[in-house]
Amino acid sequence: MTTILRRSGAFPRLSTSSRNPCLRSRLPLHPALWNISRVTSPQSRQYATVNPGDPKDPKEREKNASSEHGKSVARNANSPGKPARGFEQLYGDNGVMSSTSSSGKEASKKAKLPDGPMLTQDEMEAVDSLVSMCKRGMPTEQANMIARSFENIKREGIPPELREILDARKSGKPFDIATMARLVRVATRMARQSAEREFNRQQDNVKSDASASSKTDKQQSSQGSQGSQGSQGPKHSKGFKFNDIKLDNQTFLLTAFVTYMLYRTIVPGDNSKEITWQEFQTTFFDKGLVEKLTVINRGLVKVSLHREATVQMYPESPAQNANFYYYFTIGSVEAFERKLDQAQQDLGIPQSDRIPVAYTDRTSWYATFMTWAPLLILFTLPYILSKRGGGSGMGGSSGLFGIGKSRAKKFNHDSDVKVKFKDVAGMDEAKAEIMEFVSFLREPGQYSRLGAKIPRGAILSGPPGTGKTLLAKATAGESGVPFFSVSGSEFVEMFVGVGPSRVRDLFANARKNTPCIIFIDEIDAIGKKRGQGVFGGDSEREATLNQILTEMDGFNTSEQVVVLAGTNRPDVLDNALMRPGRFDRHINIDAPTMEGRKQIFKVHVGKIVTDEDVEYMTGRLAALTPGFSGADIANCVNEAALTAARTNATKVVMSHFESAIERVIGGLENKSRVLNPTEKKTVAYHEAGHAICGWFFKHADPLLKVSIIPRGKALGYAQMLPDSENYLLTLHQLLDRMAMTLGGRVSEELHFETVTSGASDDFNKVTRMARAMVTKMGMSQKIGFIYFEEDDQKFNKPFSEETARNIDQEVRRIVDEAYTQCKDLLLEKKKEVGLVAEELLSKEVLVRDDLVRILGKRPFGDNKEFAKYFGGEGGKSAPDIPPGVPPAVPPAPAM
Ligand SMILES: Nc1ncnc2c1ncn2[C@@H]1O[C@H](COP(=O)(O)OP(=O)(O)OP(=O)(O)O)[C@@H](O)[C@H]1O
Repeated sequence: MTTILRRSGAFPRLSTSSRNPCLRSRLPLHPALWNISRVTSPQSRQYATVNPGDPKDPKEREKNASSEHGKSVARNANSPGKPARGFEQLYGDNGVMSSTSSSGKEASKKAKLPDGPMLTQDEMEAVDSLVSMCKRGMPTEQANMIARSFENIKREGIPPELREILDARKSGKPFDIATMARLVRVATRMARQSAEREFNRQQDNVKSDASASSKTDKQQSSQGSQGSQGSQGPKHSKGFKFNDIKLDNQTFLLTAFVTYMLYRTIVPGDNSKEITWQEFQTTFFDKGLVEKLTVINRGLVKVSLHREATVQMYPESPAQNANFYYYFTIGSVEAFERKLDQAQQDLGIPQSDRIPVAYTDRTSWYATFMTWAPLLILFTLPYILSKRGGGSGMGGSSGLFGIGKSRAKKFNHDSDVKVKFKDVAGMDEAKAEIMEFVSFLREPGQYSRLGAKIPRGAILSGPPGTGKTLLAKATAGESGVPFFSVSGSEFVEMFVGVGPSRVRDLFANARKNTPCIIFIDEIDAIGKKRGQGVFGGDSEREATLNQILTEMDGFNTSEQVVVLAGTNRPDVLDNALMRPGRFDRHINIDAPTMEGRKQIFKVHVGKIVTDEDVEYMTGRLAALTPGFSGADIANCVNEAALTAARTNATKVVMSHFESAIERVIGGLENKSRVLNPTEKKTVAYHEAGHAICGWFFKHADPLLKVSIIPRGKALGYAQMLPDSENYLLTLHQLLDRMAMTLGGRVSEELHFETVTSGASDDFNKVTRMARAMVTKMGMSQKIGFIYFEEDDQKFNKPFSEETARNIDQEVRRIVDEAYTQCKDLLLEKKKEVGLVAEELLSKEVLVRDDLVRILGKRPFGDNKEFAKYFGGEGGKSAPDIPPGVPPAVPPAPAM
């Protein structure tokens, strides 16, 4: 009654729903209520299985609890009752207050289990729910394995160490990082033991299967068959090894996670709960349950309760866990103190019995982390970086952050190097040359026996994309040895000394993996002639080169390390690199010949779906692609397949290839570039001029196609097909070629009032051709047979002013002659130019058959290959524009 009279000032502010239960809880203990709680106790005990007399007998506990309860009641002049409505969550799930002692309940749950590390009933249930949770969304096999593991845990208990952790946690010991680490260790051990058990179980199965099969075998042998199968025992009879279970990071994390979940399920993770001041006051403070208050960081108050009394009053409350506490937040310490004073005064608590209040400042984890983070980063980042640097190379760390490690990629001959000589088409001489390395790597004894020195290495030189890397890979593939591939530029770094260090590392690794091949691509990045830089050379690059020279010298004859290097610029390489004893062999790989291209097409066409006559098709494609490298051809074939896929074709046909070739040569069709009618007419007459020259000059290259569809940078083009098997150009061929190149401008002059800028690229070509004739080919009587080096970087020209003047005059004379030759022809064929131009304007693209129809047969024969594939006997006409695909494009002069 006293409590009602001295209710707190805040009480009227509570809502009716929360006020009523509060009022009820302040009623004096009703005997009927007390009886109810006395009845529930035996009800709960009927499930207990502890024998009478057992120290854990709930009766004993109940007695103790009753005496505690009595004490508490006497002290608080209060009674346990139903929790206040609205505050049920403070007590537990059901909110029903029971006088059953929690310790008695504990005992009843543990009662049927032996002492030691067995799980309590609660824990078992927690494990069951955890297992069913884990099994969700997990592959059946893993889920079963986890279930089996937990069955074992339930049957055999948990390790004492884990029990210790759980008990410590229950008794209020905080959960710190050390505990977590211990927990993970225990979990890992459990996982291992579980895996061992699983392994043994499987072994038993295998054995029983084997004995069953041996019985069957015996039966079979008794029937006359003397098969040897029965003698074969189980092959997995070797003992369990830790490696047999895959304790990879994933397993480890999974185990840690599951254990942590188990832990959190058994020991509820929330060890604190926020309450309001009102809840604090009515539920704990007014009932005298508060032992101490601690103000933390001037903003939060931790409520320490008289635990036994609280448990007595609210048996389902989480406060029974020793480390659990309630807390509430405060606006200011002063306001809190005032409120607390007032509340204590209201209850008439004398000064001497007032609740002690402590003050403390705690640093939060976050704040601690933020304080230490910079230091952590400072110390751990270099470590991580050094690990990463080390990992990128070939294992192990070297120097600061592993920066001095070689970046060479190692290809294993079993798994990675699948390229063989059959994949490298053409270049038979290069293959024959390099075969020697293969046989050396396969049978070194054959060489050393005869006292022959093993070749150290070979430089593969040639234009880009001609298959140098491919050949080196094929060498590794054929010899079946590891292959270290690195690019010259990967040795170059901004730090001094890194290049040589990487070279050392590369060769050291190679020596560990003998026999092997090192391939240094683009070796000119580090192998340029020394002392040629603007300021006397690049010392870091030269140091790297010196290191390569030293390492190659350092091989002894028994070390089977072959060094291959690729470059597009063999002329700039240092002589020391090229001398015998280092790169012994110089293998030049040129752009493929007609036959080479055909072979390369065959290799790549084999990988796509087509039912064309491969022999004819590859020949025609090879004729269409003079000057193409292997890489260009591979690209063309791929482009053809893409074009076929774009048009939903079921297989790749000739027209796809031809449009792909045009695309590779001239770039994409420029649909957005729309010419006005006058421009279009100019382009048509310009291209018609080229076409007429190509048709009527005896030494001009055969004409394949004329087009006025813009593509790439060109507004139109006339596609000639030079004979790729011709390695020499005669004076007549050069002059005809120049005259044909000027055909566009001359045609413009003859058919329009003015000329355009469209012929500028033609003039560039003609001038370069004429200059080369004068300064390099000895085709000018005035200059004579002198070769003048052309080097833009040289400030002084290697000839006198007078010679310079003479060269200019001679160049002009040759260009003028070509112009006159062209103008004479086009004046004569003015009508034909008009015919071709008008047809071009209407059709936009003219192929060879169209030109034959307009101009009649070409008066001069075409070269053999051209005649075979593009006209003449047995040949097909020039390619038509495939439906839906942009028409062809050319290497020829821009308009
Ligand atoms: N002879 C060939 N036979 C088959 N395919 C080839 C041939 N030559 C080149 N190729 C194709 O071209 C691609 C590029 O070749 P590779 O990388 O060997 O050229 P590279 O000469 O090393 O070029 P770079 O000088 O630019 O390094 C190869 O992957 C291959 O598909």
